[in-house]
Amino acid sequence: MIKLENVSFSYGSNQVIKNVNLLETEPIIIGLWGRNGAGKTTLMKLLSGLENIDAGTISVNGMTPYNNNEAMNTITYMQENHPFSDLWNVEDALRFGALFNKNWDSELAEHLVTLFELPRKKKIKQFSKGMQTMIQIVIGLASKSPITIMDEPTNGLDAYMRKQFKEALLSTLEEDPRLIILSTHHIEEIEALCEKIAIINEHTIVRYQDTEELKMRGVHLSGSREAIEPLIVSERVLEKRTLGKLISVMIDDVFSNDWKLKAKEAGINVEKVPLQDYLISFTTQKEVNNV
Ligand SMILES: Nc1ncnc2c1ncn2[C@@H]1O[C@H](COP(=O)(O)OP(=O)(O)OP(=O)(O)O)[C@@H](O)[C@H]1O
Repeated sequence: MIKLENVSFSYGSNQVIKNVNLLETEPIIIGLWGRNGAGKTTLMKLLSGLENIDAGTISVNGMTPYNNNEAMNTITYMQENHPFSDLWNVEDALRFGALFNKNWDSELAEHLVTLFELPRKKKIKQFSKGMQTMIQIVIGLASKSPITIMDEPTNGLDAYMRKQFKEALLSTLEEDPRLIILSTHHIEEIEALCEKIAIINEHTIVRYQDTEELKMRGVHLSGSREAIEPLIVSERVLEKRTLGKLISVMIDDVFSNDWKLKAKEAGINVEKVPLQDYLISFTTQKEVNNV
């Protein structure tokens, strides 16, 4: 469904996408995680044909997306702060949604507007942040595009609306499987939905992995320096803090029973690092290797 090979892209002389490779052939939900400025939005623009690549190849449903109406018909990209007309209310947005999306599902659109309790006549530009996100979700899901890309789809949503979004997304995908890409800074908000996660760091995809596998990574050890040092000689240390004779380290490994056993034997504490903390350390780590 999507295939990127050695894709690069620059704004002027600033290369913001570097040698990106990504292949997904199944209609799944992908989380795209990266820190500020990593290149998420640019990558989504390349996938949806809003910008053209400088090098490499990009294929979306077998087509090059840029300047390609046929390809554009199979992709919906709902960007953060989507530029709806200042004059539009929900009903206008739905009318245009129906006009521009050949798979448009008006029943689903109506259902989602009700679910999110959106006022139909109020101008979208007067919506709160969360409500703006909700109308973007409505258009994104009701488009029923084979490939739907949503930028920060939980932005501004309260816990109840996040739950509504998750249920609506899973239920429509169960009916009509399609590839969904959700970008985020906060992995915990979408990790339960995503089958795979792509990590973009310093303008390239550095990991593309099953969420369940990724969630197992990140081991935190704390205790005496003497006991910990020998255990981590050949490990990739992502973070280290020292306090006198005590140290705490995060290492880039799978949180396994083996680690629990080693920690017990050495009399130190071992914990699984939350995924968001692991991703931050993984993408900020600078040669901390080995104490
Ligand atoms: N229109 C533009 N012109 C020039 N540079 C741009 C433009 N848009 C983005 N950039 C630059 O490209 C890089 C990647 O930006 P991008 O918006 O893709 O990152 P992002 O991961 O979406 O960031 P954030 O999470 O902060 O939204 C940044 O260095 C940014 O300054």
